[in-house]
Amino acid sequence: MKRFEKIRSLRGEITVPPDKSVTHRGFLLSLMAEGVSYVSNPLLSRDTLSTLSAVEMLGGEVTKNADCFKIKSPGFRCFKEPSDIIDCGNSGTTARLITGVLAPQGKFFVLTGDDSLKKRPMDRVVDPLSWMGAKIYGREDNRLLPLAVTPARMFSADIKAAVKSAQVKSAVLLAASQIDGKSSYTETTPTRNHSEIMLRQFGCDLTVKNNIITVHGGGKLSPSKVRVPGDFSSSAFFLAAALMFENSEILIRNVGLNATRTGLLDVLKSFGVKFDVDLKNSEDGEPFGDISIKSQNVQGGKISGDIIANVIDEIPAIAALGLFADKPVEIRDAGELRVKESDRISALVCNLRSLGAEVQEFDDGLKISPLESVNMKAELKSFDDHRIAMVNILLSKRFGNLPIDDIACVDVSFPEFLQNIEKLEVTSC
Ligand SMILES: O=C(O)C1=C[C@@H](OP(=O)(O)O)[C@@H](O)[C@H](O)C1
Ligand SMILES: C=C(OP(=O)(O)O)C(=O)O
Repeated sequence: MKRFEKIRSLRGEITVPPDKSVTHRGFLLSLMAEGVSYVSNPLLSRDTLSTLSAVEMLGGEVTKNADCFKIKSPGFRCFKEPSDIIDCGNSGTTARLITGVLAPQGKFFVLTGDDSLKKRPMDRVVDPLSWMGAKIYGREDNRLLPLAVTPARMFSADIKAAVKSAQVKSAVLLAASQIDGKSSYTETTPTRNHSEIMLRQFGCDLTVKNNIITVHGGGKLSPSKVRVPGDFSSSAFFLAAALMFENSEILIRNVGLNATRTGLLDVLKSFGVKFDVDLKNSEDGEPFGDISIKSQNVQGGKISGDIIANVIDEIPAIAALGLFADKPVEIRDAGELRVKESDRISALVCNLRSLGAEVQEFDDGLKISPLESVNMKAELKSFDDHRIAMVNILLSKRFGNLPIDDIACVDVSFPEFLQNIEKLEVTSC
């Protein structure tokens, strides 16, 4: 059990860790392009290290310098067929994107993951890749890891999104970029577009018109230099903290501000919250800048529809804000939360109810009423899920000494989370 002393305020400035999604893609695109690419300021967390180790198994030569990784690769026509399984650990992004990268290779690969990942659906990538000719087999009718990706002749195709998922879109685009001919992917709801940005940066002929992404595949990718901005999803815990701890003032520096990721800022605005954004770079690649926020009232409200895909990883932090809002916070159309590292809807319902809040659970979300009085006997559970653990740490520090069963899993996306919080802590008024 882990407990934390009560903290009054969080004040000062921080730099959040580098973006997890961009780091995964930087490592994978560097493997796909023949020659030497560089990924500077990569995130080194459990998830991204799973991708990096897969890159090495597949023939990428990685030279790790302080802040810049050099990756030399024979390119996507010449991947090594590893003699062992590729372990994607806890990382859905690794498993799903790599399936797309490997399906057109004409070689044999086996992918697996940890106990959590082995329960998460993989048919969402197996199905569209199979429509493009891939031959991929897995447990439970090709739904679950381990997956065997076997030699197949793939062809270009027009795929329509069946799930609102950037991982599925990316798996299809990464495969399509290797297959001769014109493929397209049509989204019903926009999802994070890091793969589109980076594929273009590596020389892929990719265009986006409205909700249709078109790839003319089969050409060589050119090596490139990727600079990873701060992770907006990690910054969400600090944006929420500023609103949970009285008299707080936090400046978050150099965080990614790609509009397909920053829906939380729109949600906060709709809850009546004010903050400042200083956009520093929006020219090419990924935009980034600084965000500053102070303690203030949170009105609360309902979020649903298209915004959900944009804020999917921020929902644990948004749900926790429901405890401190003037009126309930209701989150709907978020059934995807049930297939993350844990079932995040039931994890949040369990913890917020244990604190004494009135919480309604729906198949596709939850509604949290403002907390009237906290149950100091509450025990918080992390369900081996990094984002649930980070919310629990904030709640334990906010109310003081509430026990949490485990917090080790924060290393999946934010290994230095505690140290970053501690830098900002003010214990007295
Ligand atoms: O593409 C990505 O990097 C990610 C996409 C999202 O998953 P889905 O595509 O399953 O929504 C997100 O939850 C995950 O943390 C990272
Ligand atoms: C869902 C997440 O990641 P992944 O799907 O890559 O495991 C996350 O980081 O919240």
